[in-house]
Amino acid sequence: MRAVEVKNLYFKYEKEWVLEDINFSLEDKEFMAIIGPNGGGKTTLLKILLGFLKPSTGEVKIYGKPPKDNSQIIGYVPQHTNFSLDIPITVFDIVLQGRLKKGKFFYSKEDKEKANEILNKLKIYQFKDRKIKDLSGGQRQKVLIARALVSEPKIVMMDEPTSAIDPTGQKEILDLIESLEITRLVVSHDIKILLRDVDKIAYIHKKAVIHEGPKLNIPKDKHFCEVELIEFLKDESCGI
Ligand SMILES: Nc1ncnc2c1ncn2[C@@H]1O[C@H](COP(=O)(O)OP(=O)(O)OP(=O)(O)O)[C@@H](O)[C@H]1O
Repeated sequence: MRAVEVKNLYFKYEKEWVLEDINFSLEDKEFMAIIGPNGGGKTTLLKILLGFLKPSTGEVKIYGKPPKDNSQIIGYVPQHTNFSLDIPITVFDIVLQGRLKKGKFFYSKEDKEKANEILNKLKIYQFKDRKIKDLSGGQRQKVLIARALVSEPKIVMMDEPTSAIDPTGQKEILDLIESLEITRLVVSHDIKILLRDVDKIAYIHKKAVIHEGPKLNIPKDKHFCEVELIEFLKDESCGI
């Protein structure tokens, strides 16, 4: 069974199409980078894959089911933190939120063990009792990733996980994403993601151009050369 299957997807909020005829699929444990210009529809696509928005037409399946019916196997790292930094909430509390399910009002011993495990794995255990506001941008981002992973999802979707982080922090986050042995879809403006071990790249600008290969090299397709974000590829690869 495919991890992700998108067929003839169209979407509009109002009159204009935001996404047009998007088609792609991902196998289990594949890593897809989603890039493209501002307003191109990346976040919208992610919201559809998460089941937050319904396609206008077309089909989206996550491990064989509509996203809404499979939300328990999807982890999500939002673009912006959805909690106020003024709330004195600790790192451990935020990570535990990832274990909440419908109709569940308390955390079990297993939930707490899993939270400790993931904090260790992401090397942020030492911040467990710290308030989220007292962390750096990169550390905070790792906490959001930990919250997404603590439920042991089969697939994780991330919206700009390296934005507003310094280069060292960005490298750490990308190393971490690369090392995860689950299906990954990562929206990014960070060109360095293209130099990572991605299986597929989707360039989204209303329509999608998909690049794939057993071991992907920097794409030479003209669509990628047009992306202002990857200007340097013009010299490196596109020969412009
Ligand atoms: N709730 C909404 N209602 C109406 N239009 C919307 C809504 N959300 C987004 N849009 C529009 O849909 C288009 C795609 O937006 P989207 O946020 O998906 O792009 P994006 O590629 O993620 O952009 P960015 O790189 O700037 O984050 C834009 O033109 C945006 O203005």
